[in-house]
Amino acid sequence: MAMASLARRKASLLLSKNSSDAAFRYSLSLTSFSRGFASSSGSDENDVVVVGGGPGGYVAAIKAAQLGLKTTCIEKRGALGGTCLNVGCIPSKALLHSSHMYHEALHSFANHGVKFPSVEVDLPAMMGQKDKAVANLTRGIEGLFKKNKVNYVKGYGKFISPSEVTVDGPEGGNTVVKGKNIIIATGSDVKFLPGITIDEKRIVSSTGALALTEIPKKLVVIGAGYIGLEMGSVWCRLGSEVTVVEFAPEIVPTMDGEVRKQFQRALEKQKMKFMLKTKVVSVDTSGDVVKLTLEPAAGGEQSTLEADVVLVSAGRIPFTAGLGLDKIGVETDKVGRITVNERFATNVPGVFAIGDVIPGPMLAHKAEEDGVACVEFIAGKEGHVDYDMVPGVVYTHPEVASVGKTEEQVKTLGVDYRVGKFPFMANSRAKAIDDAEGIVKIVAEKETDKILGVHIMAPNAGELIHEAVLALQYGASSEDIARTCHAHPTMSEALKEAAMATYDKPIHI
Ligand SMILES: Cc1cc2nc3c(=O)[nH]c(=O)nc-3n(C[C@H](O)[C@H](O)[C@H](O)COP(=O)(O)OP(=O)(O)OC[C@H]3O[C@@H](n4cnc5c(N)ncnc54)[C@H](O)[C@@H]3O)c2cc1C
Ligand SMILES: NC(=O)c1ccc[n+]([C@@H]2O[C@H](COP(=O)([O-])OP(=O)(O)OC[C@H]3O[C@@H](n4cnc5c(N)ncnc54)[C@H](O)[C@@H]3O)[C@@H](O)[C@H]2O)c1
Repeated sequence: MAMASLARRKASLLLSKNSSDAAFRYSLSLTSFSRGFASSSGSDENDVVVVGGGPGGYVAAIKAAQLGLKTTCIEKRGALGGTCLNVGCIPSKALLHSSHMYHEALHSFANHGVKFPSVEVDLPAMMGQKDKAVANLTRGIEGLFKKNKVNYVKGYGKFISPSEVTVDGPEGGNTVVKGKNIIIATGSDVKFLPGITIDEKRIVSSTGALALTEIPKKLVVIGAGYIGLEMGSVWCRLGSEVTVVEFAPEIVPTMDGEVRKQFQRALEKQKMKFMLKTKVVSVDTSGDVVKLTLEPAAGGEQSTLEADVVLVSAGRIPFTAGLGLDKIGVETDKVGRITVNERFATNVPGVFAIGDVIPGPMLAHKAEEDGVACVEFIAGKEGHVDYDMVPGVVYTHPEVASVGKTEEQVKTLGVDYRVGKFPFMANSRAKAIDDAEGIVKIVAEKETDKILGVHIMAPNAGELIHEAVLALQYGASSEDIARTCHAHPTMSEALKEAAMATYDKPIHI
């Protein structure tokens, strides 16, 4: 059965090489670079100009240069890597790791027979390690630019025509950068809430929350999304009393409902408090402590809450301020995202957009995929990104990672489906290391057994999910995963067992 299933899959892969399937056109067309694309060496005009040096922009610039296109990248912040490297993914993961080590030392080491007379936090050292990681990585991208001959222009870029960007340099003065193709990769910024002014000291965005100089006694987090739960976890582990105020009836509203419930329980065990279906009406910073006035989301009696620090993490919005989009007529949607077609082209010929500034998940790896596909299209090749196959990970402890559809989404689509689950309590590696909180949940189409979604809560779910991403990308069935040999003892065996539970029965529960 399984072999038949694998063989079917192989056959379908071979067949699709000759089909019009975009994914395969993408992988097969890597050698078909159009020589007709004139390189402009000898003139000051670029083939590609990228505005913004974040994961979307810097990756697009490197890929364009690798494809032989004369490329310039313009970045205003004085360092490459964008939000992700400077004030996002990397510093938050550094602090999540450091604070997890402290939490483990306090609460778990003794269970493993490792004892200390005392454990304390050295916050400046913790911040120093984070800053070192960021500095190393951002400098590394400058090195990659040099290696790949990407021209790097520091300053604020503004369109003066669809093929010209004027750059206000950091030291004053400006230069005009010309390009046959211009890619907008200007990313996103914090979504401000009416009446709440961020000072990055007591009322902070994620940027301020990554650089607090003291551990707040009381931290109130507005928004139970990715940033709220990750940064809330950091400070909760370091000793803050954390209350998360969320407008919606649940945390991370996009997550599979069943996994979300377990996730919330796990965070509550870590002493994080949640006030769901609640909105912040006002924030008063006139006294020694910040006073928040709250109200049920549906309206009703008001209550108050005190905090030393308030983190505003209610989402991010596309960033296009000062770019001059109106000057060249680039269209945006009602929330300010630049509208593009499937080739990342805007309505203005020669102008493209990628990453957080366009619709789709606001994730670094999605921005990178956009960047590569966009320049491949520009170079006359085929590019391909499937947003349904973009994994999402919340890097708390345990982590929660998912790809594809949630059970709720499948139900709404009216598809007949099966669910297979396996708890980490029954996984030998998780038990051996005494870190067994979590579950794997697979949703598969009933008739074909094709996997539609995988949701994992586990200490290393962000690593485990990629087997599931590959499975979805190649249209695998749960039986395909179940009959694939997994090393023992590994956390990955939980995915195999969940797959067995989806099409038949698991062994170890
Ligand atoms: C706290 C936090 C944690 C995060 N953690 C993760 C994570 O773990 N995993 C994940 O996948 N995603 C994470 N994200 C999201 C991730 O950072 C973004 O999805 C990603 O950075 C988007 O990449 P981008 O290239 O589109 O934009 P950005 O990274 O925002 O880069 C855009 C760049 O363009 C520059 N720019 C803007 N306008 C101009 C202009 N006119 N001229 C010149 N330069 C300009 C900006 O200075 C910026 O450097 C996190 C975000 C935050 C805030
Ligand atoms: N691990 C990661 O990949 C990671 C980490 C951090 C950030 N990010 C990205 O950054 C983006 C921004 O993160 P985020 O956490 O700010 O946004 P988010 O969209 O993940 O969550 C925002 C939350 O705030 C709630 N909310 C909105 N308005 C509110 C209000 N007035 N009062 C109370 N709650 C309110 C929403 O219901 C939602 O749950 C995300 O889209 C995410 O993709 C990713």
